[in-house]
Amino acid sequence: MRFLDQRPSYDLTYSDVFMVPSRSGVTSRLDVDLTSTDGLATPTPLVAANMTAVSGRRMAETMARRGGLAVFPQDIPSDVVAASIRKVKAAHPVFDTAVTVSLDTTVGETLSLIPKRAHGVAVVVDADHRVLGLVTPSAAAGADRFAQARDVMTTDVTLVSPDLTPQAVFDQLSEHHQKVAVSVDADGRLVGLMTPKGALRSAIYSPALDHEGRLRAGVAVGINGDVAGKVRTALEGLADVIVMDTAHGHQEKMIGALATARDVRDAFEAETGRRVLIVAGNVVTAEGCVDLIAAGADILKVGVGPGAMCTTRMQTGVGRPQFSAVLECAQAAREHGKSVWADGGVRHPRDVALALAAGAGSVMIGSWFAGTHESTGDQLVDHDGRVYKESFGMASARAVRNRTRDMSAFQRARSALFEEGISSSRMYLDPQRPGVEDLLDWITSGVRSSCTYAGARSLPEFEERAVVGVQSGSGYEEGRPLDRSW
Ligand SMILES: NC(=O)C1=CN([C@@H]2O[C@H](COP(=O)(O)OP(=O)(O)OC[C@H]3O[C@@H](n4cnc5c(N)ncnc54)[C@H](OP(=O)(O)O)[C@@H]3O)[C@@H](O)[C@H]2O)C=CC1
Ligand SMILES: Nc1nc2c(ncn2[C@@H]2O[C@H](COP(=O)(O)O)[C@@H](O)[C@H]2O)c(=O)[nH]1
Repeated sequence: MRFLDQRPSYDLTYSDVFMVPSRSGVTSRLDVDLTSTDGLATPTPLVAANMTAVSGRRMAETMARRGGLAVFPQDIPSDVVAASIRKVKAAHPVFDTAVTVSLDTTVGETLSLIPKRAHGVAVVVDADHRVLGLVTPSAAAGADRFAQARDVMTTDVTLVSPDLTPQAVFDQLSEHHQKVAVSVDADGRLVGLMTPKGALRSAIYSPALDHEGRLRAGVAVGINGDVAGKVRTALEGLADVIVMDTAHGHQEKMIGALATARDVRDAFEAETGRRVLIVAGNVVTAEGCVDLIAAGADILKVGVGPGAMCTTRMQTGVGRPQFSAVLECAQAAREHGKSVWADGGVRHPRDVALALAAGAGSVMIGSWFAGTHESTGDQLVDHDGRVYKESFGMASARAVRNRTRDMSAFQRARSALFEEGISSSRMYLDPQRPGVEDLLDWITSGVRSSCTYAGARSLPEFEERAVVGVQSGSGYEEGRPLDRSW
């Protein structure tokens, strides 16, 4: 990446910068390869943050199916994380996991489960997971909430083989004028679902798969307590990447924890032949990167204070505008053969493009993804009927209370003094883009387009060719669309 004019002497964030188009020989946006450059080589360079309100099993599955990754947060008990990863690994890499109910599940419960996934139906199965029918919200709408799934389900279901190509599924659904295909194995047992949009996406995205063809997922580990035990458990639980995570990553406790994690990882590799990369952060300086690389980090997590749930900058004055942080850290990491994740502050697809232009290997997103069907929270409705989910920061009083539950009352009270995040925030689901896959479509189409404007066919080429200028506040404002006349 180069600056259009001189590089300014002050730091910049995403809104401060823009890219100019360059002569391009790339004739289609679909010719752009978005494979991440962070060493994990995921087909989509996006990671759902290790936040309790964001990443659980549904997020992990969906992100990986579309080529990205989600990281399970450090606050979830390790047996729960292990069980969740097992389910992610058991999920089909192409067909969506269905919401399932039995014949006697009440309509009320069925309707409350359907929004947990974006495809908008529940599959009725028997005790052996054989498909009996489908319930849609429209079919259940007028029914008594205490009626049962059997009373409102349709048995007119498009059943397909798991071997059918997404395009063939799309064609069958168009032919039968149906919105969802149910995939079953030779014994009629449920495998998964596919909507026409899902079929289209399966033809565009490749899933992020491990060495055995299963969906990938990451696990975050804090720097306190039994780090070696937690890393070992995560590795044995099939984590595909370990994220060593704390607010102030450039501290000696992190350096010690990271060295421990590296030793455990290396011993695990010697035993199993499976090498798992370690991400560590958060840092925002070249010095921070160099120290963490020396302690064993393969990827640096970059960002202090840009997060939507973050109060660090207001509370402490510490942090750094994110574009400059990513630029400096990516350069330092590259000099050591490593890479960075740009973590936090992403509000628009353009921010992802700019982070990648600055050299990020992948981009981590938290709060934006909290407002989707796949995030962990329950769907709530405000006074105006708008649907939202609750989000909160991982350094908020709420998260600290949760993380310190095993400590003494005194220790808990002392920890509670150091709050650096919001405890409750509403993340509204965008009615046009309520699922994380809708956001992925929006972001990746934006990034593909950015690459072609730069004349780049891949992310390394994008980083090399991007030309970035600095803009005024009114320059940024000019680029915002209007939904009514002025
Ligand atoms: N990217 C960002 O800007 C930020 C991210 N977060 C996220 O919040 C989560 C919780 O992180 P964290 O609060 O570090 O909790 P952790 O549970 O990881 O504990 C942090 C440890 O580091 C010590 N520490 C020393 N200095 C600091 C400091 N300035 N800030 C925080 N801890 C410090 C703490 O000791 P003691 O408590 O005794 O001081 C504690 O032992 C993580 O997921 C992290 O990424 C949090 C804040 C900022
Ligand atoms: N200072 C704080 N930072 C936090 C907190 N919880 C999470 N985070 C960081 O934000 C990013 C996600 O950013 P977003 O803009 O996409 O929401 C996350 O990965 C953490 O690094 C917090 O309580 N305080």
